Amino acid sequence: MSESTPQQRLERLRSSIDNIDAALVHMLAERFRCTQEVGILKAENEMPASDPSREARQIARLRSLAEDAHLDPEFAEKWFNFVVAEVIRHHTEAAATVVDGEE
Ligand SMILES: C=C(O[C@@H]1C=C(C(=O)O)C=C[C@H]1O)C(=O)O
Repeated sequence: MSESTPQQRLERLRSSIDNIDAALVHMLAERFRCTQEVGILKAENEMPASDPSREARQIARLRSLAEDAHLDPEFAEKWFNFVVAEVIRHHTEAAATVVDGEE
């Protein structure tokens, strides 16, 4: 008796993929909740939206983690830069909102 049909295997794998995608969405939502708070803290204290030296350290760490996990480090860095670009956009908006509120 075969263990499962190709269709059953595909469905089982897709079910895991759906769970992983859901976890990623929840983790990203948590990350953005934190970064929104950082954005307000920075705006209220006139700190710059971006911190390139922190980003460089994060990229080095993530690339090393990716290598250990057999994930393409280039992909890990691209993913990080994509997310950070959105964070900086939020921080810039937060800074503009705080400045508007002061006027
Ligand atoms: C969240 C911060 O602001 C920016 C966003 C970062 C991030 O999303 O990890 C890292 C550095 C900053 O450019 C921070 O300074 O910690």
